[in-house]
Amino acid sequence: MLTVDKVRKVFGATTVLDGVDLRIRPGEVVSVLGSSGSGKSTLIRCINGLERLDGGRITVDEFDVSKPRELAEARKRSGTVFQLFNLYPHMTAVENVMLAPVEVLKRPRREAEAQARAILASVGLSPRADAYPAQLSGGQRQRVGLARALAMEPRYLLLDEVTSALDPEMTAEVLAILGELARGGTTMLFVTHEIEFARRISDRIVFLDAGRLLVDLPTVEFFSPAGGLANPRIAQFLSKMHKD
Ligand SMILES: Nc1ncnc2c1ncn2[C@@H]1O[C@H](COP(=O)(O)OP(=O)(O)OP(=O)(O)O)[C@@H](O)[C@H]1O
Repeated sequence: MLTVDKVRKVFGATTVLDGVDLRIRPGEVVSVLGSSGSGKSTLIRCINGLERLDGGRITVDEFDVSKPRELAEARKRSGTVFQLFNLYPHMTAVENVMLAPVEVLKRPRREAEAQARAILASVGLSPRADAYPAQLSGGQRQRVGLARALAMEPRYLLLDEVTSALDPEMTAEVLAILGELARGGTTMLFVTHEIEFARRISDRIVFLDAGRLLVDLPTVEFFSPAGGLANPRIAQFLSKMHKD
């Protein structure tokens, strides 16, 4: 289980996360919705140990991300894909994907390469496995980013607005793969502005508003008039997103 307990994060005078509680059980797909600036990316960065907590606790399985000795193990279990791909430009797609398994998991290179090629094939990139990032489209780069996270065989996949930098066609490519992963039982925490997609794939939706987690509801309830929509902040958010 991935557990976020009363987490607080402050930047200067602004409280960006204010007592956030969240549980993600193996096999669940949970989407995080909320307006721009509500703290969604900060939550992912806290889970990944990229931000120091100002209060509360985050554990990935039993590993506490605030304890330097446990962070590496927590990170191995929670693969993160960011909006920008952050691929190494001097390495090919397959080299990018096999890097962490070789360096962190100490896998033999040959084995890591075979696994990396298989994962790239599973995201439809076999023909581009030996291309450099500059030779790939945005959607292909993001699929390499996803393959790189999957190569570590994470128990939890954290996805931070992975399609925000992509045009609609490339977004569809990446969402199709995420949909397959969700159906295949991959555990995901999905920060997104793709509301209709979140609705299709998520078991639960949580809504962040100015750093507070307003609701954590099964997807059907979140979108029902008596459930999430009864909350004016959520109703306002959804009607704005549908207009945009
Ligand atoms: N390193 C930082 N230093 C200072 N303020 C920050 C920092 N990172 C984030 N913030 C602030 O924290 C708030 C939450 O930011 P965050 O990126 O988590 O929001 P978000 O919900 O992911 O937004 P978006 O949907 O636009 O990506 C914002 O007001 C942002 O300006």
